[in-house]
This record gives sequence, C-alpha cells and structure tokens, in this order.
Amino acid sequence: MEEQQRNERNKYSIIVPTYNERLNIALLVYLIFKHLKKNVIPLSALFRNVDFEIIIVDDGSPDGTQEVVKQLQQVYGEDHILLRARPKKLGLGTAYSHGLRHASGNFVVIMDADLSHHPKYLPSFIKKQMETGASIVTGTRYVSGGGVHGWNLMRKLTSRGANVLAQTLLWPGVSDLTGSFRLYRKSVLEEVISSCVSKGYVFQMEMIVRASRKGYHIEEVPITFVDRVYGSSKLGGSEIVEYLKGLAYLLVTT
Ligand SMILES: Nc1nc2c(ncn2[C@@H]2O[C@H](COP(=O)(O)OP(=O)(O)O[C@H]3O[C@H](CO)[C@@H](O)[C@H](O)[C@@H]3O)[C@@H](O)[C@H]2O)c(=O)[nH]1
Repeated sequence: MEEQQRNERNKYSIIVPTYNERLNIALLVYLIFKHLKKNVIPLSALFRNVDFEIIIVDDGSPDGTQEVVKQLQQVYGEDHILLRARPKKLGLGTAYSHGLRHASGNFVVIMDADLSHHPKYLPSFIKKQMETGASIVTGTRYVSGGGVHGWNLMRKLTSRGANVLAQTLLWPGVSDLTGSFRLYRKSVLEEVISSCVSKGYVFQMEMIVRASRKGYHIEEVPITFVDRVYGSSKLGGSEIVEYLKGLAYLLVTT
C-alpha cells in the first residue's frame, strides 16, 4: 500500500479562499513554494513527486487582492497560481466547492490565506497521508503539539466551547471540528461536499462529521493556529448563530 502511494503521481490542489487578503497573499504563496519545492528545501524521498497548484477563490475583495494575485501569476506562472474569482462575498463553504471545480490534482488542500495556517505544515500533511493511506488529514489545535497563538480569551473560549459542545453531541472521532486546514483525497472531497448544506464557517464541521459518518479514514496532524497579523477575521455573531443551527441540524441528520 505504502509503496503504491509513493509511486502514485500525486498532484495537490491548494484551495485558498480570500476576502481582503491583499497584505497576506504574496507571503502565503512564497511560503507554500518554500515548503513544497524540493529545489528550495530538500525534502525526503517521500516527496519526490510533489506537484501542486494554488487556486485562489476571491470574492470580489475591495482591497485589491485580485490585482496582487495577477502579479503573482506573472512571477510564479499561471499553471501554479490560478485565480478563480466570484463577483461578491458568497461565503466560505461555496468558495471551497467553487475552487474544487477547477482543481486538477488528485488531492486537495484547503487553507486560510492569512497565515493562520502556516505552509510549513504542508509536508507533514502529505507525509501522514502517504504513510497511512488516509482519505483525509486534518490539522488539529487540540492535541499535544498543537495550539492557538494570538487569540483573546473570548475567541479561545468560543472555539474551545464550540468544539467541546460538538464533541459531546456528535462523537465524530476528530479532535478539532472547526479547524479548516485539511488535506482531502479529491474524490472524497467531491463526494462529501455534495452532501453538505452549510454555507459559512459551520461548513468545516459539517464536512468532517459527514466524512466520519461515511467511514472515511481520517488522520490528524497537530498544528499551531496563529492569529492573523494583517486584516481582520470575518467571523461575526451571525456565524455563531449559524454554527448553533448547523450543530442542531447535524444532530438530527447524521
Ligand atoms: N472567498 C471567500 N473567502 C472568505 C470569505 N470569508 C472568509 N474568507 C477567507 O477565509 C479565510 C478564513 O477567514 P477568517 O475570517 O480569517 O477566519 P477566522 O475568523 O480566522 O477563522 C478561522 O478559524 C476558524 C476556526 O477557529 C475556522 O472555522 C475558519 O474556517 C478559519 O480557519 C481567509 O483566507 C479569508 O480571507 C468569503 O465569504 N469568501
């Protein structure tokens, strides 16, 4: 199994949703290249086949994110940086499915643009998938080696509380339900995403709970989530209400 995985010609489509990320996107792209390109950092033999594309799904950011992305395409090449824009802010859940429609890899990574999800973890996601044959590898803040840096107490309590509540009610077998740094086998993501109804942040939880219920092999890697330096979170009170509604819905339907 492992030998077969090593010989597979894997391609990773990294989907990055953006809304007002002009100040973050260039550094993110640089760091993805730094951590995945073996001519920059020597990677183990496991990674000799790494091939990737970055799909940026921008929802008409008024701060000029798309102009920066177009410049990055000139630097890194349009085969490595794809811009798949939408006219207005339509939510995170649909941003992922939009990006997925344009993905040419057999694996898909989803991650935030604001460097909360550091690209240095990408090799550990890939390695874990190759070693275990998992369909999904999910980053977790809530095991030893993981954590959160830079959040105020209220945000920490909201995230921890949301996870504890969902763990207690749903028993999904995953320690971090609301995190969104994940690697999926593309066929699995396509199947799971088509069964999800959520549109906002609660989408992450719905995805992993449905995948777990379907019996997919899910592995975890510890990550430290670092709060953004530039820009602001789009998480508001309405997303918390949506989360609670989503939790109730999952309780009834899974
Ligand atoms: N295209 C698009 N992108 C969006 C939208 N809303 C947010 N984004 C992008 O989605 C990413 C996460 O948004 P943030 O607003 O920075 O999220 P956060 O509050 O830091 O929340 C993070 O942690 C949560 C768990 O604690 C996660 O649930 C969430 O997905 C995210 O990772 C960023 O790249 C942001 O630009 C949208 O409507 N459309």
